[in-house]
Amino acid sequence: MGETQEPAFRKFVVRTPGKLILTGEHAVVYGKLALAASVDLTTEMYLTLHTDRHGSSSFLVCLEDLKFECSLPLAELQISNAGTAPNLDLELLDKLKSLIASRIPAGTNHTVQMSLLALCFLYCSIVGNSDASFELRVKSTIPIGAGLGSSAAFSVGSSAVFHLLHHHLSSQGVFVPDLDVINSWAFQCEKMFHATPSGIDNAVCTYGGVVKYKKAVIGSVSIPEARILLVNTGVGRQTKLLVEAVRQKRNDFTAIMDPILDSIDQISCKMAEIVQLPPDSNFSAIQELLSTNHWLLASMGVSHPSLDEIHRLARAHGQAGKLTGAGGGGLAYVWLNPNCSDDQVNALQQQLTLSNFTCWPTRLGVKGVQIEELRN
Ligand SMILES: Nc1ncnc2c1ncn2[C@@H]1O[C@H](COP(=O)(O)OP(=O)(O)O)[C@@H](O)[C@H]1O
Ligand SMILES: C[C@@](O)(CCOP(=O)(O)O)CC(=O)O
Repeated sequence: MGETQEPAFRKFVVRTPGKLILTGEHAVVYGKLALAASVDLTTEMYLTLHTDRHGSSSFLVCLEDLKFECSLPLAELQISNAGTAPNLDLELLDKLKSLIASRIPAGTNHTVQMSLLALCFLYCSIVGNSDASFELRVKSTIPIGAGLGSSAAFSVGSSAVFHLLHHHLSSQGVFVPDLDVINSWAFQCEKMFHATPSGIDNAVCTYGGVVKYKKAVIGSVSIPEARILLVNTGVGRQTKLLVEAVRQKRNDFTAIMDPILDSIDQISCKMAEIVQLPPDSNFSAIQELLSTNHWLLASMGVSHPSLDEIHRLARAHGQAGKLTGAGGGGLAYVWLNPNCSDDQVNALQQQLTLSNFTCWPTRLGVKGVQIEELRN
């Protein structure tokens, strides 16, 4: 009897959804309530773990959306921080920055550098020393840097990938993900991207659903029926800079800014109540709450003419809408009147397209991060 040959590698895919903040962005950074949902856009991370440990170990990274590929020799990544409680070790980041700079072509863009830094940081923190070789291929339908949580999906997915890898390097058993641990490490990674994140993005990407968030997930909300259009302005912006600008404005004008943040908190409280009512009875209130939230964000300095135009078009067509995420460009969303006809939706979509915006429907409250082993 011949022995059954063990495959030389194992393949896994980790799928992480994007997120949509319905109300409360920016205010949530100051401990106010926000309402957010996972959306049916996904970052997929394909992990191939070579089980035959011959030759030198390596880590091949392919970032398809950024059209970037490189190999990081693991021997040089033996900077282990594994076993520590989740934290953002600035000394480790400095060492990794130099290592990455020495391995990639000069002039590689900042986005790629940040993605590699996030991966190396999580590898050293979660896996540490290893003699394994593996490949990681990343591709996503979440627009990058637009307010739908691409960095959070990247952080949560990477955290899950390295916990999975760590498990399979030391054990034969089935991997049972600890979502709280995956989320805590993803939050450290989000700090690297955004400096002072509230944690809402990584929590929604990890756990999925529609959640109330106030310093942590404090409950979930069931929305009987919501028809949502996502609208991309195509205007680039950086979350970190927008969050810093709001912080500066709050420091300079605390007595003016704090009531605005409190009002946004109240909008989220009211929104969390009324979205659960039958769709026919709550739409005019949703319209008012979203518009008020939009203009309060504009008064904080984080809107953009294109976001105001989307809000105007939504209202002119009898719909509700507001900017979402950090603002300054990126995305807005439209909450469609449950009674409007397909013709009315098409008319709005045509108008948005004519104005050079990209729009498409989305589904709220999908599952959070999922891990699957691929056979064959
Ligand atoms: N699919 C991806 N592939 C590689 N890196 C990604 C991907 N998605 C997100 N990132 C990383 O996340 C960063 C985006 O963060 P950010 O500006 O906060 O945008 P968002 O609002 O979409 O979260 C990018 O600079 C990149 O480093
Ligand atoms: C502005 C903020 O509330 C949300 C940022 O979302 P995004 O990075 O634009 O997807 C910041 C945060 O909550 O950490």
